[in-house]
Amino acid sequence: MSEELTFPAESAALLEPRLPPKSDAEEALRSRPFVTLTFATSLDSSLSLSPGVRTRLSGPGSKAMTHYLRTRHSAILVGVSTVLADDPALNCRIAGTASQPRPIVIDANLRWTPRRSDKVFEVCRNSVGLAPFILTGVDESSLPRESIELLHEHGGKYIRIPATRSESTSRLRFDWNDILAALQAEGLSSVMVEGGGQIINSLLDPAYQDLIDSVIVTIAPTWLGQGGVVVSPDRVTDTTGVPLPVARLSHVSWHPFGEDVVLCGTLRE
Ligand SMILES: NC(=O)C1=CN([C@@H]2O[C@H](COP(=O)(O)OP(=O)(O)OC[C@H]3O[C@@H](n4cnc5c(N)ncnc54)[C@H](O)[C@@H]3O)[C@@H](O)[C@H]2O)C=CC1
Ligand SMILES: Nc1nc(O)c(N)c(N[C@@H]2O[C@H](COP(=O)(O)O)[C@@H](O)[C@H]2O)n1
Repeated sequence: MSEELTFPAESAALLEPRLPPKSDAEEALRSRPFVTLTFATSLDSSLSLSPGVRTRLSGPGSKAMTHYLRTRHSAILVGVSTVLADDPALNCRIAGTASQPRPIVIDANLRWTPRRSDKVFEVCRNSVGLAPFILTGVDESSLPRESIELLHEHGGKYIRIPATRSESTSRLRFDWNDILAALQAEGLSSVMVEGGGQIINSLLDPAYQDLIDSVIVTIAPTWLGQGGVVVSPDRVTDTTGVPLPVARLSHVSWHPFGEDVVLCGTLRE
């Protein structure tokens, strides 16, 4: 937990065109937060060896890059299964970091019971991270009192947003426009969406791709094998049922970081 990372200024300069604006004036013009989709993947498109298994993919250089991204966004968003699997700190551990991102946990159906010993609260008590905002679709009256108190004590909270119930799974789901509207209402002007697989696949749905401003992917030179948590959005077809590519990056650049390569691009023309 006490590890401190360094990220060279030359590398930061390479990433600058891919990042949210630094100027308050530019930020004020936006009607929704700047969205960066960023994750680390294996050569077979896996985020982890299996759901629930924390898996190291990034080497030291690309890991420092991810932590630099954390300090350049006002929020870092993950799905509840990532929190349950990884017990992540979701802070920036670059030496001398001035600002920490607000962790946002997508927990529509309230699967996570926050505990004082969770790393995200530990870093908060040590003043090296912020407490999470948990986005849920559950009624306020059903929220557990102890969890509300634990969150409040650390500066976090539950935020209820509109949700629809999936007919196939009967689980609550959010529209990404509502997620981003909730962040905007909290004054969070940028968010890096880190994972896991279901969150990324849901954001890559063609209905939401326009919401993504930047894509930054670390590719590690390893195959994790079948059974991993895979980034592979639902298939798209033409009117005759012929499959089409779901998305393609443009304005692409590749940057080696140690043994990894970092791919930057955008889903816009
Ligand atoms: N290599 C990397 O960069 C990263 C790896 N991971 C790994 O990913 C794995 C977890 O991924 P997953 O199992 O796919 O879980 P996940 O973290 O994507 O969370 C899944 C949950 O999110 C909910 N969800 C997804 N889209 C939603 C929407 N639009 N509205 C409401 N709820 C929504 C699902 O219903 C489900 O409950 C872990 O093993 C973790 O280690 C996670 C983040 C980054
Ligand atoms: N960039 C990156 N590389 C990897 O190899 C990873 N496993 C992840 N995982 C993401 O980072 C979270 C852990 O964060 P902390 O180090 O605990 O702050 C994990 O939950 C994933 O979201 N990312």
